[in-house]
Amino acid sequence: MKIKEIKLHQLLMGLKHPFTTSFGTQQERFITIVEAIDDEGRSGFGECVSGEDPLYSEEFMDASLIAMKKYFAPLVIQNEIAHPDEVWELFKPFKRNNMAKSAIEGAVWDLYAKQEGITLSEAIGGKKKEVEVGISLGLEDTDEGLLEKIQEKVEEGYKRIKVKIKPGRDVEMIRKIREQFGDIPLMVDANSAYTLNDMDTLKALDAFDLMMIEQPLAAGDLIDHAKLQKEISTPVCLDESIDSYEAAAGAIELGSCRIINVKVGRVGGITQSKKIHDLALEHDIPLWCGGMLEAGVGRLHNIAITTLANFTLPGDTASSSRYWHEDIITPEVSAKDGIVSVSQEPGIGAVVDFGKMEQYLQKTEVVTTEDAVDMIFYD
Ligand SMILES: O=C(O)CCC(=O)C1=CC=C[C@@H](O)[C@@H]1C(=O)O
Ligand SMILES: [Mg+2]
Repeated sequence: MKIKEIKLHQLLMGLKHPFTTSFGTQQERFITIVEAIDDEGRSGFGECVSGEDPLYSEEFMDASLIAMKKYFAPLVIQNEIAHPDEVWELFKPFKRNNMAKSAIEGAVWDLYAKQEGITLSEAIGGKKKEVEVGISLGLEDTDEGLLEKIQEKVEEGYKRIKVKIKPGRDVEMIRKIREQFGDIPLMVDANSAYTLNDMDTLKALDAFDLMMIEQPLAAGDLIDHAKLQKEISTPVCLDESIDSYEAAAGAIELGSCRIINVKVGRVGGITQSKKIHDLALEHDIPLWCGGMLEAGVGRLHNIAITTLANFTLPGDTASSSRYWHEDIITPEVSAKDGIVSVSQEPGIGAVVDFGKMEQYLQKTEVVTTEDAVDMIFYD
């Protein structure tokens, strides 16, 4: 595969509702859609999911844009690529910057699938033709406000409800949910808001038969999560701590978690996600695909990875309308009764609609062969 140029379409998309987690509230999403164009003019698309600020992880979009322009886009332009699995090897000398790497690699995967005339799911090795999805609800100002949101989403048929918790918005809030909704499939995501000093609170959550507690302790931690998992019956699910295949292997070895939330961007792309999938399968660790408030391109990549066999738990890839007044793809992602059908069109399976994208477009930067990686200070 010969990639002629890479375009970085930078979008500012207003969220339909503010999204609050333990580390803050956001009203809009700064998203970069990566377009890889081959010498026959075909386009493959990826999405950079870095945060606007380094609050979820150390990555943030301004830095990811520099990394994509300076290193990762020129590298895929300058090298003949026979299969997208080679891209990770190309990027290996450059440390971390996983979301930037994943965005470029994802565009190469989509382009490859389109060149082969197969779906991205088939290119990855996925078999499912539909996937179960849940929904992730941010913290509302009041518990009552959250209960209303849950009622709405339960009626829409989502296969599981994920709610954010933080100190002071946890045990009593979950108790109210259980009192109103009975034994619905329910999980919590703490986004690292607790420490082992909060053991009593974390143990109290065992009373509610939660599917899992996601990332209760520090991002990157494996040791304290292993200590915590020994003390509570609720399965620990790791998100921010699993930022590589090696971290997944370490977490499984240490018993830091019983479930892993795979986010393609966080782990460095589809190739690394597949490696983690196979390792987790070997060790009976079920997976689900988390979300990063993606636009349609990222949601379609998430659906493709979820078609792999060991993604056995409902993920966060809800309908496009969950976040966007108008998504940038046609057709949009649409969950019906918590089920999303996998498009059988080549690649990501939907058209990136530049007409719709226009309303959000801040700028497009183009990287071509002239943008050699000539600013590396080591030979
Ligand atoms: O994209 C979605 O629907 C899930 C959003 C979501 O829960 C998260 C997005 C980004 C970081 C976190 O706040 C949180 C997560 O940890 O999963
Ligand atoms: Mg999470």
